[in-house]
Amino acid sequence: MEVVDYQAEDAGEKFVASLRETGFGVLVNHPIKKELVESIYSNWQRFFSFGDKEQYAFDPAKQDGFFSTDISETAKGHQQKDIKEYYHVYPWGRIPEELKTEILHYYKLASSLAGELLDWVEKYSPPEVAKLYSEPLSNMIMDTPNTLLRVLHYPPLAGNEELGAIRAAAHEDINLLTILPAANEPGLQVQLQSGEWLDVPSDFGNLIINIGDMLQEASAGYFPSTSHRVINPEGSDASKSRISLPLFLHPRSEVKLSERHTQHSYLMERLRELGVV
Ligand SMILES: O=C(O)CCC(=O)C(=O)O
Ligand SMILES: [Fe+2]
Repeated sequence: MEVVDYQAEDAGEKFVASLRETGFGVLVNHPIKKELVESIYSNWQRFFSFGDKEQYAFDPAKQDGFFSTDISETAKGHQQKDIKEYYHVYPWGRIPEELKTEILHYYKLASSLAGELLDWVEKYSPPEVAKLYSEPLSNMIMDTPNTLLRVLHYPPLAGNEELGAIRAAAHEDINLLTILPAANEPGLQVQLQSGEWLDVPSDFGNLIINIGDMLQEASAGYFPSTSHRVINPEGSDASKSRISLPLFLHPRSEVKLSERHTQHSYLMERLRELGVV
């Protein structure tokens, strides 16, 4: 997968071509500083290791807060739970006081970059696809309360994990677009059309963007929401934690994705399939 220089003349065109081909695009030289990401990883690592996580146990109705390894997701079509714990950050939700300023700064920064990337997607959509969008794509996420920042912690492997369980089983994202700074450890893979799994270029500092089901729906399948997963580390790497920070961009609830679906109706259908609601 080719890495795209955000500052290059033809960045938009190259980036969107990559999204069309693989569902993924990888940017370097982008506006999100790696020092900021590094600081977030180390501050949240402290929270996951020593924080009073149960005090922030997730609210089932609102879905903000901490999700432990015991209640972690099981990907669609899989039996074993993923080996991960995570925290759902929403600007309107509960956030540990000492982590709040930094993480909300990141949320804003990444959301605004997402608007620009959606403008690229729109600009390089063929006219027959662009005319399907019910409003400009970057408009769909403006002032949305639905965008979710997930701070993920994959704990070191203890050796007693359920047979077949991995850090994140193969899945597609439900949302419009996902923005994911490279994690502090490898493991992220994307599935090609041939079925083969490919490592996503994950040098620290890279920014990984992938298409979610809602953009696939809005583009009538032109942009593919591709399967990806996080595999388990082996050997001495098994004792290392992994932290990652996907921002799941969601349109406002009433936004029309297609003739069949608004953001809200689409999300409900998908959550029902997952057995979450
Ligand atoms: O941890 C990662 O690198 C990817 C996580 C992911 O795909 C997800 O949470 O949807
Ligand atoms: Fe994902």
